[in-house]
Amino acid sequence: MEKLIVEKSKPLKGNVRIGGAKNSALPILAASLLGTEDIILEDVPKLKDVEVICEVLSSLGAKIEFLDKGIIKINSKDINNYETPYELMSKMRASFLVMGPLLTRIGKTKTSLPGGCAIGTRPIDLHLKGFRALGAQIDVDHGNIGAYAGKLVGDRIYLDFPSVGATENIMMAAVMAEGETIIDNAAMEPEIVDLANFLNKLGADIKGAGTSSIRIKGVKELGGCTHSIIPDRIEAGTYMVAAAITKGDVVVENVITSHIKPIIAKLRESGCTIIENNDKVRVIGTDELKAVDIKTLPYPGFPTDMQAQFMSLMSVAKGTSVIIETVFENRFMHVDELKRMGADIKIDGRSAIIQGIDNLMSAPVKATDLRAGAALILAGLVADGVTEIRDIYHVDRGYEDIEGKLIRLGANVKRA
Ligand SMILES: CC(=O)N[C@H]1[C@@H](OP(=O)(O)OP(=O)(O)OC[C@H]2O[C@@H](n3ccc(=O)[nH]c3=O)[C@H](O)[C@@H]2O)O[C@H](CO)[C@@H](O)[C@@H]1O
Ligand SMILES: C=C(OP(=O)(O)O)C(=O)O
Repeated sequence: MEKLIVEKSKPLKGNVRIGGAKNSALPILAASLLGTEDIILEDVPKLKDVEVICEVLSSLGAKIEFLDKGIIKINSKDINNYETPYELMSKMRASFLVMGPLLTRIGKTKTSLPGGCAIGTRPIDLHLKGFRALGAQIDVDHGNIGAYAGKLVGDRIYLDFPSVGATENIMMAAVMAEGETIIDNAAMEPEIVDLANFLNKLGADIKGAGTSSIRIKGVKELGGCTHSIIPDRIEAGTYMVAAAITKGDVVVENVITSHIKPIIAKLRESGCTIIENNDKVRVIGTDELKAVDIKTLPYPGFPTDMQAQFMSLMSVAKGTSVIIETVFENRFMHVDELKRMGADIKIDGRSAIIQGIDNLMSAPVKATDLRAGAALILAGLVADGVTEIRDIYHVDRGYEDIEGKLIRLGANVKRA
């Protein structure tokens, strides 16, 4: 199993380009099952998760070609399968996103139930509530879940929580349902807007994506298009924190600054200087890093996917900060690992109380999930000594060439 070896590094300096968003690429690749003509996707990040969803699409009969760096051509005209095998489902939860497209395109879909993961139990009740409202019959047996529908008919669906995945899956199922579907209390993440824009380019009729009420008018068929994936706001935020924690000076390129407002705001509050310039953001660290409180929330609130990275930052800030995790019930697996590096953190229910210290120290640690791994890399950049991070494959799910990008900014990082 590969490890990442991170040595205490000098302040990071230079420019780093952000790739396409994992959380846009995955639903958009799943939605490519809906088109009957060629689809060209640009700025697709080279990630383990993208590889897995492409395997899922191929197993369903879609034709996939990797044309050039970041460019994928998909043709789903002849999809001939509706079952996603357990092996692929168990590699990645987001494989579940093919259910909505298959249900509306061929009227049936079957997969194994996605399990929980290190960050929580992650139920799918809201996805199923949406499918049922559209007229699907849901069968669960022996760990498998099937959805079947002779015909889907639009309905008004209220989500008890603005779930990103449920909004996406229901939106994809509704695009070819008869009549109008309204999703209330929908998730408003930029990745939902990207998916809706993509679907509309294929010929769908979706309005209101990015607000809490999305209206989808069913159409008979979807075609093809060319679409560029939006930049990854979480990858951007991670490099911004890398600049802040090393007291560096880094220009993060290819960002949509309106998508990273909470990250910019919290870094400013902590004393960093942030200069926004079109699609670039420059982060200049400070010698007087201040503790800030954070509460994770659905978009436009502070993203849960940046919580662990900020916890590393707060571990070396001056003062006490409180981080409240409201989106996932168990997203504090990185805390024990950060404590092994000397961090002073206490957990009280959904809150973490962090007392900043002057210096972290290196220790052998383990990436328990994707963002936990990113947080440990950040901590390793400023910890005295050499930090070994095991199970780094989690990080490869969501960061393209993380060591290359960090090395080009001056970090001492290598894979072993
Ligand atoms: C591939 C992808 O885009 N992943 C992102 C997506 O995950 P994902 O789509 O899985 O996250 P959700 O927004 O669905 O989950 C948020 C909360 O809702 C709960 N829930 C969700 C669905 C459901 O049917 N029932 C239910 O109770 C979850 O357990 C969780 O507590 O949004 C999360 C929240 O921004 C991010 O952390 C993930 O990076
Ligand atoms: C939790 C994440 O992703 P996923 O939903 O794919 O597990 C993440 O990107 O931080």
